[in-house]
Amino acid sequence: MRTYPNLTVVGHPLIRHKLAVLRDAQTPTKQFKELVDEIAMLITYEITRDLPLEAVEIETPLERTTAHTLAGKKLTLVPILRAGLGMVDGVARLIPSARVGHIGLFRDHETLQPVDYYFKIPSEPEARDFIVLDPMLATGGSASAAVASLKRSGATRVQLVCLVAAPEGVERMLADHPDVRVWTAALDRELNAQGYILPGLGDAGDRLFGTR
Ligand SMILES: O=P(O)(O)OC[C@H]1O[C@H](OP(=O)(O)OP(=O)(O)O)[C@H](O)[C@@H]1O
Ligand SMILES: O=c1cc[nH]c(=O)[nH]1
Ligand SMILES: [Mg+2]
Repeated sequence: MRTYPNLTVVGHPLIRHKLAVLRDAQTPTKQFKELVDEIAMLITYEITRDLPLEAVEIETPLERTTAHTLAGKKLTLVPILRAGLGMVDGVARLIPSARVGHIGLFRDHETLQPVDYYFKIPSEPEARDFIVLDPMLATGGSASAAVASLKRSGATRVQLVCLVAAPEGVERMLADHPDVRVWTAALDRELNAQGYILPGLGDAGDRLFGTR
């Protein structure tokens, strides 16, 4: 499989198992949603491996001791509507202190260009570590536009977490935002003429929300 300097594929057996079921066209909506949530949580465990910690004094029922809690900037999750919404609750469950922003984009079915319809993030973006969430990185147009919007607002530290990435999308992110690490559960083969990832899993938003 090709490698890219900006890409990390998280291939934990539990993630690969759940992704296999997620891809299956027979998997119904309820299970599809559960699996998107679970895979997002498992990838989050991996990408937060190096989070900074700070010492704190606490009293256990037996004695006073020094422990460590998450330090540094507030992590801020930014799901790209609609499909990113399937990932945000799972990630937030692991990082309860995280703030949540929202970016609304849909891909024009003819041009495959992203159409921006919503943008709301917490204050002081320059002081935050952003994690953009979207299950699919296809042409990369949506993710690239979302990161560009965050940067225009002052963000300087952004990562992208997706479930399935196409080489085209990884290359687009490398060209447009080489500073952004892309985390994915799988790097697939290519895009079809409609811009869908092959083998992929279909339209993530439609399978999550039963709109098709
Ligand atoms: O990398 P790209 O070529 O931009 O394609 C990826 C985007 O397409 C899908 O969203 P869609 O436009 O279907 O909106 P939805 O999530 O609301 O279904 C998917 O959720 C990504 O956001
Ligand atoms: O395969 C794809 C590509 C773009 N958007 C999706 O939801 N699925
Ligand atoms: Mg969609």
